[in-house]
Amino acid sequence: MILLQWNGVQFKSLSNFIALVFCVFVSTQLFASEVVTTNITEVPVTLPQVYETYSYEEKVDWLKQAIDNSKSRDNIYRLTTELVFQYDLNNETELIRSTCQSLPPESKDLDYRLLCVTAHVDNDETKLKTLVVLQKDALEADNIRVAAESSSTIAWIYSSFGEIEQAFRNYEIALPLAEYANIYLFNDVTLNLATLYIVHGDSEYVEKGISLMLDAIERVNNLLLDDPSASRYVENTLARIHFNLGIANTFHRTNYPQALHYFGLIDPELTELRQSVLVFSSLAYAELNNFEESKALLAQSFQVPSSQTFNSDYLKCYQEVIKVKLDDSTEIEQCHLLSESTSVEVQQDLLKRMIDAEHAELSLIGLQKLYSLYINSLLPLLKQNSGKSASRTELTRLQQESRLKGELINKEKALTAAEQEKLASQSNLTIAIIAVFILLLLMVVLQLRQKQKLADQFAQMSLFDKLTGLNNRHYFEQNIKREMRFVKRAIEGDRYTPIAIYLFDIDHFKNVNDTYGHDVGDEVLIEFARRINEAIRDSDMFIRWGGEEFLLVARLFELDDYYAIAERVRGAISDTEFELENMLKLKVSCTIGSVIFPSSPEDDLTRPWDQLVKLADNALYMGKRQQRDCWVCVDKVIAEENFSLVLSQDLEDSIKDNLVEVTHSIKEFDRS
Ligand SMILES: Nc1nc2c(ncn2[C@@H]2O[C@H](COP(=O)(O)OP(=O)(O)OP(=O)(O)O)[C@@H](O)[C@H]2O)c(=O)[nH]1
Repeated sequence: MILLQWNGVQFKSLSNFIALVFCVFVSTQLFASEVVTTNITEVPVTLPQVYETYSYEEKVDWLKQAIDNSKSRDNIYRLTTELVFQYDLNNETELIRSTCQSLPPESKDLDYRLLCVTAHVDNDETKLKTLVVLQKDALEADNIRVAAESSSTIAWIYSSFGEIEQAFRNYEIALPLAEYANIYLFNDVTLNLATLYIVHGDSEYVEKGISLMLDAIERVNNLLLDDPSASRYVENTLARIHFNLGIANTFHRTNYPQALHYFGLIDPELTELRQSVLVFSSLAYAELNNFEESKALLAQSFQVPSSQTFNSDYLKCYQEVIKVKLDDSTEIEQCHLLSESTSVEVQQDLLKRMIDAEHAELSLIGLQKLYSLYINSLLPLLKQNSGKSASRTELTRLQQESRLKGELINKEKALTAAEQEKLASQSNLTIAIIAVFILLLLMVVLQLRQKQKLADQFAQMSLFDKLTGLNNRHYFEQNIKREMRFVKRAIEGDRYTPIAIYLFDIDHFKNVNDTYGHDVGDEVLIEFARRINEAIRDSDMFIRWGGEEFLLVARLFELDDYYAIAERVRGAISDTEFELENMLKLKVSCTIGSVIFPSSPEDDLTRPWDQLVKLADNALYMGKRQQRDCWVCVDKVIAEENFSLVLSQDLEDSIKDNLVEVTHSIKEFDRS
C-alpha cells in the first residue's frame, strides 16, 4: 500500500533514532560505577573517550580493528553489536544483515534482535513469527521500547495482510507503550494507526485519521523547538504526513484542491517521494480540469527517477490514465501490466479511474482487474469476517454476499465473451460498467456493516476516559501485570519495592448530581482528578475506575509513603473547597481504601490483581461505613489461608477475628 510502503523509508530513520538511544544507553552505562555481572548482554562495551569524537567511518574502522585484535568472545560480541548500531545509524541495512548472520544476537539481547529482524529480508510471514516471539520476550523483560516497536511492526504486517482486527489489537498494545517509550515511536504508531483509520474506516474514521495526523504535525513541529538537531527527522516525518494527507484527500475525500495543498508542502528535494508527488499532483489537476498544469507535472514525472526504496510501478499506470484523460495518448501497456500485488487501496482507486476513463480497452481492463481483485482479495476477506458470526443479520449479509458472488460470476462470463469478440462494443461495455457499479455499491453497503463492527471495536479499545482525560480501566488491566512483575523481579533481586493500590470514592456524590445537576457533577469529577494528579508522582498509574471511583497504583520506595499518599490525597480533596463555574463553591471529600503488594517479601507473589482491588474496595467500604473523608490502609492479611474469607466479609469482621492488620485515619472506630 502506498502509505505503508512509504513507511519503509520512515522505519529506517526511526531505527536510526533507536540506535542513537541505544548508544546513549551504552555510553551512560560506561560510566556506571560497578557492573558485576557475567551476562554478555548486560556488560557495556568498553570504548575510549575519544571514540565519541570520531566520524562514522572512523568509528567503524576503529571497531573493526578492535574486533580483529580482541581475543575474548564476549568482547567481540559487544564490539560487534556497537558496530551494528553504527551501521544502523548510517542506514547500512545490507551490512547489518550480513553481520547479524555471522554473529547472531543472544536471546536476551532484545535491542540487537530487533535490528536483525528489521534488517532481515525474510518474507513477512516469517518475520511476523520472529517478531511475535520478540514481542513476548520484550513484554516479559519490561523492555518497553522493543515491545512497542515489535508490536507496531507486527500490526503493520497484519494490516498489509488485510487482517485489520489483528492489526488493531497490536496497535492497541503498541500505543500506550510507545507513548511511554519515546515521542518518535509514539508519532510513528499514531501515524500508522491514523493510516489504518483512513484506509479501513468509513467517512467518520477517515476524518478521525486525518485529525490524528494534524495533531501529529503540531507535535512534530514542537519537537524542533525542544531539539533543533531533530530537524532531519522533523522534515522526513512532516513530508510523510503531508503525503499521506494528500493521498487521503485524493483517494478517500476526492478533495483535489486540498490534496494539492498538501502535496505542495512536500520538499521537492525528497527524491523518494518526488515521482509520486508529481504523478498525484498531475492527477489532481487533471480532475480539476486544469489540463495545462497537469500536463506540465506529468512531463516532469517522467524525468525523475523512480523510488529506490519502495515499488511504485503502479505510478506508470496512473501516468497512462492521466494521459488518456488529457487526450494525450491511447497507450495502456503499463495498466495491462499492473501487478496484483499492488496494495488493495491503490488498486481500488486506480481501477475505478480506469473504468471511468473514456477509453474502451482501458475500461475493459479495469473491469477485469476489478473482478480478480474482488475474487482474490476482497471476497476471502469478507468470507473470513463473516465466518465469525452467526447472528441473523450476519446470515442475511451472507445471503446477500452469495447472491453478489453469483451475479459477479455471470458478469465474468459476459466479460469473457466480450473479450473473445476482441473489443466489446461501447454499448455493451456501458451496460457492464453500470452492472459492476451496482455490484460495487452493494459491496460498499456490506463493507459499511463490517466497518460498523470495527467502529465498535475502536470504541472498546480506547484507553482513555473522555471526561477526565485520565486513562481508564482498560488501560489499567493492560499495565497492572507489568507493575506486579516489576515488584516480583525486585524481590528476586533482594529489593523490597512494593506497590500500593488505592481506590478513591467521592463521598455523597449522588447528592451533588441531584442538587446541582449532572454537569456540575462532571465538573467535580474533572477537578477531583486534577487535584489528585497534582498530589501524586508523574510515574504513578492514576486512572478512572468507573463512575465516581478512581484508582491509583504507586510504587513505594519508602514504606511510610503508603499512609502519606493516602493522607495527601484526602487533604488535597477536602482541605479546600472546589471552585466551580458560576462562582459555585462546594465542599467535597472522598474515602480511600488501599492495599499493599506484597505486604512482605514472603507474601504470595502470584496473587491475581483483582483480589488486591477487591481488598482495597473492602477497606474503602469500611471507611464509608465508619466515617467518610478518611483512609483505610490494609497492611497485612495475617495468614494466607484466610485470604478468601477476608475478601468475602466486611473488613470490621476480619479485624475483630484478628485476620488482618489495618492502619486508618478514622477518629472513632466502631468495633461493634
Ligand atoms: N455527573 C456524573 N455523575 C456520575 C458519573 N458517573 C457516575 N455518576 C453518579 O455517581 C453517583 C454515585 O452515587 P452512589 O454510588 O449512590 O454513591 P454516593 O452518593 O457517592 O455516596 P457514597 O459513595 O456512599 O458516599 C450516581 O448518582 C451516579 O449517577 C459521571 O460521569 N458524571
